Amino acid sequence: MSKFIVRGGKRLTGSVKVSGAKNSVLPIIAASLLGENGVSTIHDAPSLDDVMTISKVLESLGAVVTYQDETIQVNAEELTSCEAPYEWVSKMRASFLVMGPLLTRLGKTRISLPGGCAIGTRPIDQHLKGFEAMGAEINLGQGYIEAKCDGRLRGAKIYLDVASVGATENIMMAATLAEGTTTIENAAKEPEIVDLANYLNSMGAKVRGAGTGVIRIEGVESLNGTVHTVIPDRIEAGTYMVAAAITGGNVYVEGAIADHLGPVISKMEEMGITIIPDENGVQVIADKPLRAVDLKTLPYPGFPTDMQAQMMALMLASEGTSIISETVFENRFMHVDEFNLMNAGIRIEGRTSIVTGGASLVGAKVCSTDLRAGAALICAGLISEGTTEVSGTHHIDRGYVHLAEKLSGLGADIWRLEEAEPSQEPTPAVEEQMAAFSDKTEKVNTAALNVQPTLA
Ligand SMILES: CC(=O)N[C@H]1[C@@H](OP(=O)(O)OP(=O)(O)OC[C@H]2O[C@@H](n3ccc(=O)[nH]c3=O)[C@H](O)[C@@H]2O)O[C@H](CO)[C@@H](O)[C@@H]1O
Ligand SMILES: C=C(OP(=O)(O)O)C(=O)O
Repeated sequence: MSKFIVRGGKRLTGSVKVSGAKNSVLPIIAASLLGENGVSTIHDAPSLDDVMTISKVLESLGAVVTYQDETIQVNAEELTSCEAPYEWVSKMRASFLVMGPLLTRLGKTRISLPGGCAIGTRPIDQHLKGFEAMGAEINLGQGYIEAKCDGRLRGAKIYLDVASVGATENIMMAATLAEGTTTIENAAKEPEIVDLANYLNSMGAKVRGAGTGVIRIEGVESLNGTVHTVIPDRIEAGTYMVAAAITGGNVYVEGAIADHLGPVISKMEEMGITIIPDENGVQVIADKPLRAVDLKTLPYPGFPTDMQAQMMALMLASEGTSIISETVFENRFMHVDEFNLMNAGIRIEGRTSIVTGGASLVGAKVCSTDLRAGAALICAGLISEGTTEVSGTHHIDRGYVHLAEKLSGLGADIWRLEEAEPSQEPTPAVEEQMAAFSDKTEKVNTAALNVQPTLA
């Protein structure tokens, strides 16, 4: 079992580099299944467990996937299966994004139902509604969804009842090889949708309007491999911005794209934090007491649900009472109980959390209940008295490349413990691991510290 150990009290300074976006690279790797001719090369693919999982899905379908130095290559010329098995889909919901590409390219697919997860039930009705509108016949049974179509899918007008990121992506990919034009109305507008559309277009697709609420896709006969660089991860960037601000720090977040972080920057400015964007990143300066704010999570360009837990940590360090309304996922306050173990005193009322700032946080043994909860607990640990142990590292490994090394590069007292029975006080073995981490901090993004996925 592994844990992150954080000792609070260090002010963060310096510069940290953001990796490629998890939520871009996953659909982009899935879209590579559409490339009938040639190899796709994807740069800035972050070394995350989720990237390994989607690569395994592609391999199980007959694609050849290689990963080296943050570049993924996918050869999907010869696919040997149309079935995405439970083993991989159950590990990561985004595996379901292979459905659109497989259905449109092979005319049939069988995919394990993704199920819910800690943050909510997460249905897939909008994905299926889109495929059905395009002429697919869908059958459910024994935990699998089977979809097939006679010949090619047909272009259709599809109105999404919710602006779902995954449904927009899945339908957009399916429409690239459909006969005629598909229009997605009430489409999701996230930057990752635009990145996927750019990738598809460089493969030869005709996608227009990505980033707006109406996306039009004119189907083409076939798509080719291409070369693409994934956009920087706005949620990882936002997490380091919070980590810097919570410690009263001064940090440059290299790679952060201010345009993608509009609502996060606005809320942080409202709290009294200075954010100076430039063309390569953003400087975060927290040199004043933080003020309470209220926020509501919404689809892009609203405030991202994936930053809600981290902002809750920041609110704990502010003066006054903040209120968070979570409108995207119905169960995304699992981290509140964990924060309260650290003396946070947060109350939940339905889909609202009431966060009273100014409490003295104390280190505790807490569990990362989902990916962002883990990052948020680490942020809280940075200002807690004593030592915080964050277990459930497998969640954090889904979305953060070398989190401990990046934070310790900014001066945080954090390390990853791979022992079965860690103790609160560093033992000689722990001191050795800490020393090893400091050595490797210089080489962030290159060291393989037990978290690097190994792709076959
Ligand atoms: C891999 C990836 O990109 N994950 C992101 C993606 O997840 P994901 O694509 O799963 O999230 P969606 O945008 O689909 O979900 C948003 C809301 O729509 C609902 N819904 C969704 C689909 C559907 O068919 N029916 C339905 O009711 C969901 O239950 C949820 O309440 O967007 C979320 C919302 O920004 C982020 O938190 C995730 O990090
Ligand atoms: C909820 C998240 O991801 P996923 O949709 O992959 O579970 C996230 O990135 O915070």
